[in-house]
Formats: sequence, structure tokens, C-alpha cells
Amino acid sequence: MKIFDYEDIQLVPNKCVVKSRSECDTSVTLGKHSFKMPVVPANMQTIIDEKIAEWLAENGYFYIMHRFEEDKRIPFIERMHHRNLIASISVGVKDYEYDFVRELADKKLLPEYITIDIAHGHSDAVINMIKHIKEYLPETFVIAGNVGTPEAVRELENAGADATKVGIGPGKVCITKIKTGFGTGGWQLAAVRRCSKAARKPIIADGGIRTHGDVAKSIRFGASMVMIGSLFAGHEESPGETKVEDGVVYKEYFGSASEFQKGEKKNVEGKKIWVHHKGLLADTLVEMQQDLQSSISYAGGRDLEAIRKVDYVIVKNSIFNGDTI
Ligand SMILES: NC(=O)C1=CN([C@@H]2O[C@H](COP(=O)(O)OP(=O)(O)OC[C@H]3O[C@@H](n4cnc5c(N)ncnc54)[C@H](OP(=O)(O)O)[C@@H]3O)[C@@H](O)[C@H]2O)C=CC1
Ligand SMILES: Nc1nc2c(ncn2[C@@H]2O[C@H](COP(=O)(O)O)[C@@H](O)[C@H]2O)c(=O)[nH]1
Repeated sequence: MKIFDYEDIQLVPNKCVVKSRSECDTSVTLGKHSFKMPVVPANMQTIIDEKIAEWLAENGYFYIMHRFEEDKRIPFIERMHHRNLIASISVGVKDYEYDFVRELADKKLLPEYITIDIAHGHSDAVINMIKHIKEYLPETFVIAGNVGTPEAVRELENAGADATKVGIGPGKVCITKIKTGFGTGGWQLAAVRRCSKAARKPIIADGGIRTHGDVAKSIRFGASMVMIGSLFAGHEESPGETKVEDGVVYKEYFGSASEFQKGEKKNVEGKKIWVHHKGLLADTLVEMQQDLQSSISYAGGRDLEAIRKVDYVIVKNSIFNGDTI
């Protein structure tokens, strides 16, 4: 098994076939809908809120609303549908989530996307929830995760998942790899590759993206979509606290399994960091899209398909993907 991570890989350029990078098409289709870019902000409370979700949907980006304000989910779906926007929400696997899915069906509120958002997705808990959603909301596109192995991808797909999310422990505010010794931290890109070879449906690479070039690398190794937390943290619009130290503005970014999210110190597998204020999210998205257009031109093509076929070299290996403890 070849083991590597984002920082270990360089993609090898091909002859350019476009006159301008602006000709390169970064759009992607997931389920019945197409989006501007194969990128989705992480469904975390310091990355997305309803305002950002609405803005992303209005502007042609994929989004997944987090699941940490449970009571707001139904009014959110109603508001999005009232405006003819896609509703994309998250659920957990606790008993009350089964009732929630039934309530959606009873009210004929059919979200276009539901993401089952659990740390260890290769479990009967997730398999049963996939089947439950498919029974009550058969038209909804179900994203299930998180997993880190081909076996898990196949099992969740067989249970009815329309896409699986790959990444156990590569996240910037993740401490799973340190606290449990398990996961894809340090070899996330190789795990994406292994999983995508087994997959019959789309894979979402989740966690460990540290540069815009990592999006192209994820696509090269089989991802259809890339979930990103830290690169989207710290923007003007980002939810969460702001602090100023020595004239420098910081914003908080915390893990969904951190004490800050959970409100208690139980099974903590996430931490909080302060990131530099980065300006407007819209500007970062534009820059990311331009960089991806450039990646497509280096791949010698006009759309994302070109990236999937490029050669690559492994330049080094490190287990922390640029992170420190
Ligand atoms: N991608 C990643 O690497 C990780 C992501 N996270 C994020 O943190 C949030 C909280 O996740 P999670 O704790 O799963 O959600 P929940 O708190 O909803 O717990 C999920 C359920 O699964 C049970 N469970 C059994 N084994 C595990 C395990 N190893 N890890 C987690 N739950 C387990 C839990 O019981 P009990 O609590 O009693 O064990 C609980 O009933 C999610 O948003 C998730 O995406 C968290 C860690 C890793
Ligand atoms: N182990 C943990 N992983 C977490 C936690 N909260 C979120 N996450 C995962 O991280 C990615 C974002 O990664 P990034 O490198 O882009 O910042 C996110 O989508 C989750 O899968 C957590 O508390 N612990």
C-alpha cells in the first residue's frame, strides 16, 4: 500500500490547451444538482451558519448546514425551499434523529441533501440511519460518514448511501489521531485514493486540506468533492468569537467533538484554535476557484476530468501534514 499525504505529492503538468485559465470549468455535479466548485465548507459551528448557507446556495456553491441547532432545522428547510434554494442539512444517529426524519416525511419537507455526521461512520448506527432516511425520504441524497477504509465505503454504499465522506482524524482541530491512535491523519490523501478505488458512488474527501492545491490533489486521487474547515475559518462572515491581541484580529475555530462544542469534557476529540482574520469568504472562494482553474490548465484540460488523469510524484513523507500537537 502506497502511503502519502497532500504535502508529499506534486502533480505533473501537461501541455496547456486553453488560451486563458478563465476557460477552465470547475463545476461539479453531485446528485441532481451542479455546483460552481467541488468544494464544501465543513458542517461545523464555527464554519457555517444559516446566513452563510443561504449565501452559498444563492451563489451556486454546495453547502451542508451543521446539526448543532436541532430545532432550527425545520424552519431552515422551509425558508430555503420558499426561496427555491437547495436544503442541505446534517443529522446524527441518536434516537430522536429517527423521529426528526419521520417528522420531515410527515410534513412533506424533503431536503435535497442529508449528511449523517458521525466520527466513526463504519457502524450499524450509520447503516441503520441510512436505511431509515431512504425509507422515509427516498428522493433525498444521503451523504454518510466519516469513514477511512474501502470496506466502510462499500458497506455504507450497499446500505443506500449516495456518497461517502472519507477522513478520520486529519482535521486541523482534530485530536483523534493523538488521543486514540486511529485514523487517516498523516495519510489522508492515500486513504482517499484507497477508498475511491473501492467506491461506486462519489467520495467526499474531508479534512487535511491546507492549501488550494490540495483540492486538485484530492480530485486527482478520486474525490468528487472536498470538505474544508480550517481554510474557511476566520473570515469576516465566519460564526464564532473574535479577539484582538497586539492589534492582530483572530477568530475562533473549534472541533465539533471539542469541549467548546459539547459543553462538557466527555469523549473530547477536538480542540479550539485562534486563526488570523482572513477578510471576506467570497474573496477566498473566488481565489480558490481561480487556483483550481489554473490546476485544470496545468493538467492540460478544460474541466475537472483532466486532473483525474495526471501523473504525480511522491516527494516526501510526514505524518502530521504540517500540523503541530
Ligand atoms: N472526522 C473526524 O475525524 C471526526 C469528526 N468528529 C466530529 O465531531 C462531532 C461529534 O461526533 P460524534 O461524537 O460521533 O457524534 P455524537 O455525539 O452524535 O455520537 C455518535 C454516537 O455514536 C456513539 N459512538 C460509538 N463509538 C464512537 C466513536 N468512536 N466516536 C464517536 N461516537 C461513537 C456515541 O456514543 P458515546 O458518545 O456514548 O460513545 C453516540 O451515540 C461530529 O460532528 C463529527 O463529525 C469527531 C471526531 C472525529
Ligand atoms: N477529530 C475531529 N475531527 C473533527 C472535529 N471537528 C471537525 N472535525 C473534522 O475536521 C474536518 C475539517 O478539517 P480541516 O483540516 O479542513 O480543518 C471536518 O469536516 C470534520 O470532518 C473534531 O472535534 N475532532
